[in-house]
Amino acid sequence: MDFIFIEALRVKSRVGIYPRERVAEQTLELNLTFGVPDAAAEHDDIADTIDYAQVIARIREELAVQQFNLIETLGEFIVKLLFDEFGAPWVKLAIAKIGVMKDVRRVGVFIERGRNGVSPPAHVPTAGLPG
Ligand SMILES: Nc1nc2c(c(=O)[nH]1)N=C([C@H](O)[C@@H](O)CO)CN2
Repeated sequence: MDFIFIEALRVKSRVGIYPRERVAEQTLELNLTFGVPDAAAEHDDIADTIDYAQVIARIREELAVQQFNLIETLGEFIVKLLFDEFGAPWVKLAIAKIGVMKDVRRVGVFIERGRNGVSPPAHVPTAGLPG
């Protein structure tokens, strides 16, 4: 399995447990890593892989219309989108709210899921960083 990463994707969303967070959009930062078949590298064909531009477009499209109380639920929604629409076998996702709490730069959630019991290899690189 190869991995695609999308680093520091800024998206607008209405997410939060307070009424004010449901009426005004806030900016979230997403870091996303997902598995893709090795075949894309062999055949040099976008049809053999997951198009990260389409993933970004679909996330933006959905978050513009969906509402969630919890970032955990929003994260599960994105994981399901990667599984159901793009057939990703494995997804790791971090979602952060920026500056929503006093004296806290970022607060968020990490989610890692394998579709139908798929496990990642022992070592998966952190998005955008070596090692
Ligand atoms: N585990 C969580 N705790 C909290 C969340 C959340 O999504 N998951 N959200 C909030 C508020 O919406 C916060 O972001 C605004 O101050 C608080 N706790």
